[in-house]
Amino acid sequence: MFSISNLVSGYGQSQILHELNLDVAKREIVAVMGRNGMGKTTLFKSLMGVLPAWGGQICIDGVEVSKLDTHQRVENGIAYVPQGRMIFPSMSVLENIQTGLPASAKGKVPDDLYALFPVLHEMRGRKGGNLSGGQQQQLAIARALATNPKVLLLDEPTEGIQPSIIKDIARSLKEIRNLRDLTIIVSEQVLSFTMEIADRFLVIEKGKFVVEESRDKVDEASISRYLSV
Ligand SMILES: Nc1ncnc2c1ncn2[C@@H]1O[C@H](COP(=O)(O)OP(=O)(O)OP(=O)(O)O)[C@@H](O)[C@H]1O
Repeated sequence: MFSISNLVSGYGQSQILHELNLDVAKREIVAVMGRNGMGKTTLFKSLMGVLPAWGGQICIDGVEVSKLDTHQRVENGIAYVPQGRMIFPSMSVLENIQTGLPASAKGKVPDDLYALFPVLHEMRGRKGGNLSGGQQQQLAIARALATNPKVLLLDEPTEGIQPSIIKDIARSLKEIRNLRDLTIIVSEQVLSFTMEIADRFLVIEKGKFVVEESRDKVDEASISRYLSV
């Protein structure tokens, strides 16, 4: 469904991603785990076209998107929840979600989005900056889902969020996958969170995938060793 082949990218002269390959099935949730600085954000920025790839291919449902601009990639079905959430603090919750809607929606937020995150409906008139960290994360996910993606990329969604809310986010993501047949790639350092949701685990080290294990064979101890400093 979503495939990356020989993806190479970096900044200036420094190569960060080294020929990454990954195939993700429809409805599959894949966790990309790794310590700070290993290349998770660089991978997502390259997939979105925020950072140009130096080489390789990215395909969504058989359509090659690696030469397209970011907005064209979004039209082809990929959406991104960046690290730090990046919601617009002085815009209302409703306006934040509307920034993700296609023009054809005429500003109307689909009911299923509010059904997934009822708190966003209650708070739709509030400024995004006044929400808690967990609510902002839900808002960032809702804004990404407003584009009606096939593939959702989430960069460290649990960062700075309370453990009780992390469980809610895990539950919502599984529900969204089931409701929308969504493919999800999530980067994380928190193994307890990805153990709740992921079907497959990859570890990234210095821009290369060094471990790949499916849910039924996952060795938590060995993945933890890669995550500890
Ligand atoms: N704008 C930039 N210019 C130059 N080098 C960068 C830039 N952004 C990141 N890097 C370098 O690229 C490497 C990978 O960084 P990246 O942000 O992808 O890591 P990460 O795994 O997402 O970690 P984190 O959790 O800290 O975001 C690091 O060595 C980092 O220093």
